[in-house]
Amino acid sequence: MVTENDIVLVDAGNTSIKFVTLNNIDTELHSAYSATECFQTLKTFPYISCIYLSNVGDASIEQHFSEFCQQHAIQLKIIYTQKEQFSLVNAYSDVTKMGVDRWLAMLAAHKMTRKPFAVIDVGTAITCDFVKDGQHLGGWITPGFGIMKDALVKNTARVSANKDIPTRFEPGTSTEECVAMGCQAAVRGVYLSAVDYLSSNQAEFSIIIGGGGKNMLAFAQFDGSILVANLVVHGLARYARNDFPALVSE
Ligand SMILES: Nc1ncnc2c1ncn2[C@@H]1O[C@H](COP(=O)(O)OP(=O)(O)O)[C@@H](O)[C@H]1O
Ligand SMILES: CC(C)(COP(=O)(O)O)[C@@H](O)C(=O)NCCC(=O)O
Ligand SMILES: [K+]
Repeated sequence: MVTENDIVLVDAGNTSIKFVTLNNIDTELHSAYSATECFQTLKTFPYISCIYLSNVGDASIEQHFSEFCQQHAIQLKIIYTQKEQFSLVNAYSDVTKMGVDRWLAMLAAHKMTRKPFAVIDVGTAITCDFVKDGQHLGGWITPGFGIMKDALVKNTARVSANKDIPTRFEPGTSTEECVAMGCQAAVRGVYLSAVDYLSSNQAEFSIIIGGGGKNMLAFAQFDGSILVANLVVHGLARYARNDFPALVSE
């Protein structure tokens, strides 16, 4: 019999691989910087019957997982972006081009609200997708905080940056602070633009925010937005629960 702790959900992004067993999806995720590092941790799990993998990183990750699962007699389900699933319809005409993390974040958010919504995933890149009545309307892809800073430094002679993640938001008084605060302003701009777009079309809507950098949008909680840990993994959980309905009813 398959139980929730035998199922592992894996979200491979451009910065890190996040993974967790289905019974622990609301706890802190494990994180690894390579498939090999991820496998070292997975080998310490008592028993794995099935791995659900979503990958927007290098295609070799899928190959590594396929080999690992073959060696350890684990069933591997790689999830790809679909045109339609769980009453959600994708707006892309070529869905193979859409990062599966966006699709999974939408599926997770779609389960959380009946209102029109924007789902914002703050990772290496920041994505924002809009959904109304189960129809994806389209979205935005924006450089993430780190990429923005790198691009500034690379394309200018006198701008330098540091690695600090800002814990406040105000005008900076040194080059490094101006860069950090300015890039933070741009990240906030994605949220504010989503509010602007949604509010011009409907009175009621939800904004759901996830990803490793979601705390940069923590201020949005005061406006009623919802910060969710592990959005992509929650999307994967929908596939797992659909395949194994006896585990938990959906
Ligand atoms: N505490 C933090 N505050 C703000 N941004 C962060 C924080 N930690 C990570 N980030 C940002 O989130 C990104 C990593 O998030 P993650 O969701 O793991 O990305 P990915 O899914 O692309 O691998 C980093 O590139 C960094 O820009
Ligand atoms: C936009 C992304 C890079 C975001 O990835 P992440 O920041 O989570 O690593 C990823 O969803 C992707 O590679 N998308 C492909 C292009 C598209 O979605 O249209
Ligand atoms: K992202």
